[in-house]
Formats: sequence, C-alpha cells, structure tokens
Amino acid sequence: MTYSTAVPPAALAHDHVAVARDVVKSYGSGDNAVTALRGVSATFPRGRFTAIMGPSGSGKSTFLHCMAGLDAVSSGSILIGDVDITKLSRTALTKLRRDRLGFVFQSFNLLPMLTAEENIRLTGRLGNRRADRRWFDTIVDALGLRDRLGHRPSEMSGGQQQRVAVARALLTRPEVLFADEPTGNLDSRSGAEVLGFLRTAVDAYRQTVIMVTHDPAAAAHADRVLFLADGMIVQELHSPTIDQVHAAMRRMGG
Ligand SMILES: Nc1ncnc2c1ncn2[C@@H]1O[C@H](COP(=O)(O)OP(=O)(O)OP(=O)(O)O)[C@@H](O)[C@H]1O
Repeated sequence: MTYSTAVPPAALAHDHVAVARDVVKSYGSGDNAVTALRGVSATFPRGRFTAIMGPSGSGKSTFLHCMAGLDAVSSGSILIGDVDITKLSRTALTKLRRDRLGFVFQSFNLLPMLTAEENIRLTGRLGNRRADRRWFDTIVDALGLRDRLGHRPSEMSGGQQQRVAVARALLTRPEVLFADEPTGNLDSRSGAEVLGFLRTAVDAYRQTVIMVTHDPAAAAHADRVLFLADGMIVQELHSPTIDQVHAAMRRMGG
C-alpha cells in the first residue's frame, strides 16, 4: 500500500511552509542506479514538528536533504514558502538556505577555534545581518547556554555542543529547521534536553521543525511522524506515543 499526505493544488504559503510533490531521487545510472525516493508527496504545516522515521535505507536522509536543498531531486518539486527550490540556480539556492532555513546535524559541526557565542553568531555574520540581541538572549537563556558562551567546543559536553548548534540554527529565525538525527550522538538525558528545546521552539516561537530520527522516544516529541519504507511514505501518525511509534516500526520490520 502506498500512502501520501494530501497535497493541495496551490502552494498554500500561509498554511504550509514546505511541500514535496512527487519527489523522485535516484543515485547513479544504468545497472548501478539506486532509487532512494519513489514519488514522495508531503506537506509541512507552519509551526509544527514533524519526525521522519523508517528502516535503514528507506530514504529518510535523502528526503530531508532534498527538502532542505542540500541534494537535487531527479523529478518532482519542493516548495519552501511559495518558491520551488528545484528551479533555483545554485547561487539563489545557497542564499535561500542561508536566509530561510536552519540545520542541525548529528555531528554538531561547530568550528573548534571559535567560542560558543562566536559559533552561534556565525550564521548571522555570514548572512551579513545584524542578529537581534534580544532574540540571541532569549535563545541562549532558553537553551541554558549563558555560562558557556566563552567556551570552545572542546570545553563543552556533547549535549552543550548540540545546544549551541541549535542556537546557531535558530538565530536567523529560519522558516524551517531541519534536523538530521540531532540526538544520535547524545546520551538519553542530553538528547531529551535538546528535543525538549525543539518542542519549546515549536510551541513558544512557532518554529517549524522537520527531523529525521531512528529513536521512537525522539519521534514522540513531534506532532506527527511520517514513516518511509523503500522510498515511499507508508504511514503517518499524529500526536504519537512512543509505543505507537515502536509498533509502527515493528510492523515495517525496522
Ligand atoms: N550518495 C549516494 N549514492 C548512492 N546511493 C545512495 C547515496 N545516498 C543514499 N543512497 C542510497 O539511497 C537509499 C536511501 O538512503 P538514505 O541514506 O536516504 O536512507 P536512510 O533511511 O536515511 O538510512 P539510514 O537510516 O541507514 O541512515 C539507500 O539505498 C542508500 O544506499
């Protein structure tokens, strides 16, 4: 059985901050071709937290990377707001990613020579925009980073480093925050802290979050979970519990 979330005919920029339409992604060609996504359609409402789950190799990271403009689709379209990013030049796509999207990865990707504060401000500076001091303070305090601002990554725990990465991603108030296994390198307590903050960002600041995870407990922080299997969305859960996510994963052999 294939499943796809209903995609409205128009972009619906007011309701959906991101839309995937019939996204196909193949790697390689000829006998070596691998089709990672086989016609994925999904809508991502503004101010909601969506988790993407599925067995290993089901296409989760490929889907996230295509949605975030980090990887090109083979066919189909991806809207961020009302812009079809599959039609943008490389330069325009880089600018859109910098100005409108935020990223958090499993490996924290902080610059080792810079302090936490310098790492957080990096995106704003690269974008040549003056980050709003009050927003910076709000994020730093909400993430409990105030007394870590002068520390370098090597002087911080993994959880603290990931909180710095989340702060950096949120500083430009991105339309969508993409998170690829953000708790994959963290112990469960630090992971829960990061997830709790992502949840707060959604509830308090109307942040839109799209997160790939293997962890049912992480997915249960989301408003809904999309399940991929063999490059297709096969199920969707709303207000998921950990048990429901476990059960869905068991059914698809993940
Ligand atoms: N750069 C690439 N070149 C060739 N094949 C790739 C590439 N990236 C991914 N694939 C293939 O595409 C399919 C989907 O991979 P993807 O990494 O998106 O899955 P995933 O669900 O994120 O897996 P995992 O949970 O193991 O990280 C797999 O068959 C994978 O081998």
